[in-house]
Amino acid sequence: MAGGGSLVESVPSMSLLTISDHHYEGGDDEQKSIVVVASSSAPIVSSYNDRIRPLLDTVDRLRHLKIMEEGIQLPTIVVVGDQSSGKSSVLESLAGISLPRGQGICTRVPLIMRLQNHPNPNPELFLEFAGKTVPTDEEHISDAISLATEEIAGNGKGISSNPLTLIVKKNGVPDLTMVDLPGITRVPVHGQPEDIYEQISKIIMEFITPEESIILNVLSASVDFTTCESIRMSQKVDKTGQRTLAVVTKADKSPEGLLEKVTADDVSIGLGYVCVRNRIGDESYEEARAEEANLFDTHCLLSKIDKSMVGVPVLAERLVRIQANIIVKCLPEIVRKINEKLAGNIEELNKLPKHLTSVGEAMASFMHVVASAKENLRKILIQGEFDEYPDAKEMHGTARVVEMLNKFSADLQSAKDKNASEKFLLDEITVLEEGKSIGLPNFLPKIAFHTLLQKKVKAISAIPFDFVEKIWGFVENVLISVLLRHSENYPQLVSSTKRAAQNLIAKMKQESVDWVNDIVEMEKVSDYTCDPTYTSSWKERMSSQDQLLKDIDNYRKFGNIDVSHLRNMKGSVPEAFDLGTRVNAYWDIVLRRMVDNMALHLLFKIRNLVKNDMELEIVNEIMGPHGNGLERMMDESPSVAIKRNKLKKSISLLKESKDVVANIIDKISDNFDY
Ligand SMILES: Nc1nc2c(ncn2[C@@H]2O[C@H](COP(=O)(O)OP(=O)(O)OP(=O)(O)O)[C@@H](O)[C@H]2O)c(=O)[nH]1
Repeated sequence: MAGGGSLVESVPSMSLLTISDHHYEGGDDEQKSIVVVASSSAPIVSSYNDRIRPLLDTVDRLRHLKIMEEGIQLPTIVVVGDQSSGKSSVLESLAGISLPRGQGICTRVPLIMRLQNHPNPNPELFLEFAGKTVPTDEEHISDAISLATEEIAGNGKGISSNPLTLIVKKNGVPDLTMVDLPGITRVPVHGQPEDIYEQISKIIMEFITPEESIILNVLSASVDFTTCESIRMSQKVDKTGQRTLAVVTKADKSPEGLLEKVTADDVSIGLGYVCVRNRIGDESYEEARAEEANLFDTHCLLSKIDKSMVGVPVLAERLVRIQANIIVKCLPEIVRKINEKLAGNIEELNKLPKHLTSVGEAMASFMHVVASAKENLRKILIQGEFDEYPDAKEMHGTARVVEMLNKFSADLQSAKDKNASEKFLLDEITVLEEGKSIGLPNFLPKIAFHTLLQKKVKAISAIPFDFVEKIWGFVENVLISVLLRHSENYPQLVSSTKRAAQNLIAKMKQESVDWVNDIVEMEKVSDYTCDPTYTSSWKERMSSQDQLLKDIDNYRKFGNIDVSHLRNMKGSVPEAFDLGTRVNAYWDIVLRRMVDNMALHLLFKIRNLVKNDMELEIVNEIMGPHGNGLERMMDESPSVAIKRNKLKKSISLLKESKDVVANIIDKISDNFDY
């Protein structure tokens, strides 16, 4: 290992954490937050461990559980920078360990680095990746990271978004978790893939886009900051720079104009700049820190930069403080999101169909499907309740049936016999002429009445057939829609239930057509009513007969009817008027009877369909030669199985996460007066 020093000696001045109502730098002004107050002698650990460590541990454990895969973002310090800007060197300086460094791309996978202060003088280092934990030590860490990177991203120069976690438990390191990302380069070098820029940008954007991320932008002092790719990228997601902190490396190499660059802040860095000088060559860490301190104290240009903006210890202090603030700020929301997601997933899982393992279970589920569809149809088609389909008007069964029935009645009333004469009483006079026979006067020939009645019935006879066609079409749509909804979890049932519904409706329609046929024929061949309105209506109409005769004599209209053509046939008028009046009085009754009977017929049929026929038809279909049988219900559809497994996994992860954060909110409020 190159250098065994740590920050413990160099950071006593950064360490005591106290909590106050301080405003979060660059963050929410109203935010109550944690402030690291510089103390001349306090050790890094004492207060910090008590207060922040549990929070950071919580976040780290959530990260380890991969809660981010559930779409819940964690507060994260993300290290970005152009290739070879010195990202790994900065992390090395913070951790006091040696990471792969050099020209060209070294960091090829996201490296989650967890630094944990640790009382034991012997450091403990682990790498976690691909589900395994590999212990290592300071001497071999660089090689171990290279090997792990090769395992994750391959031997070449390719990159991967699968992270590698490095845990460094070491006395004196600041408690920090950071993610180091591959450096950005526009031009592929040393066998890098052609689309390296796109690949790296995608990973970087994924990490820096969430509002919960703090962007640690590593800039080399030797470049013009405005040309840095990493600045361009961070500005895309953090325009004002309120969550961006800049670390300027290689201050020793390019001291000229550095003070001006960090003071001018041309690239809007909201959280400020810290200039550092990292370890060079084989220097030890003690040497590197001493060289750095000396550089910023004595260099003619660099010494002019404010001391709050220089050196790795200052950087460590700033990061610890920012990390504490962002965690305190984000945790309550994380807890809320975990609870919300967990409740949502449990609800979704409960809604999934049970995985059926026996014919008995399949039978029970089948019966449940039929029973619930039946209940649903009863509400829609019989009771007129539509609470389950408040906005789907086409499912408000009774209302639509009544609407169609009213239309049916109106159509009957307005139907006209195309063959009937336009002229008043002419048809009546004609049939009376043809129905003449030798007999007593004043007897209306029955044949005349029947001829007129039959003509009228014939004129409307297509309407009831159209109506039953329409009404059963509507019931079919409702039926299929309800059945599909209730069997949606059992795709094996869908085709059988649909077929059963179609067969059943076809049967119902045929029965209705036969019935309509009968009633139309009945009306044609016989005339009867016990309804007294027939007589009263006939009498009332007949009372205007004298007026009709007077109007004919006086060349006047009868009401607004032209009767001039009747002058030459006046002798036939009384009998024709009587006949017409009887036919019209009776016709009102016929139409009313047709609508009433149709309504009763349909209600009866629909009721039977919902109560008995549907169930029987579906059972016959499932068990019949073309049915799939109940056994098929036990084959769970692959999509349901995948969904179930995914939900189960997610629920267990969220439950574990919930346990992890269970007490932390109390701690936040107890300790931080949040
Ligand atoms: N003189 C000097 N050299 C530095 C400093 N910081 C980094 N370097 C050197 O710059 C080179 C690149 O540094 P790295 O830390 O590997 O850069 P990186 O950004 O992690 O590189 P990639 O991950 O490959 O993009 C190395 O040779 C470092 O030794 C510094 O402050 N001063």
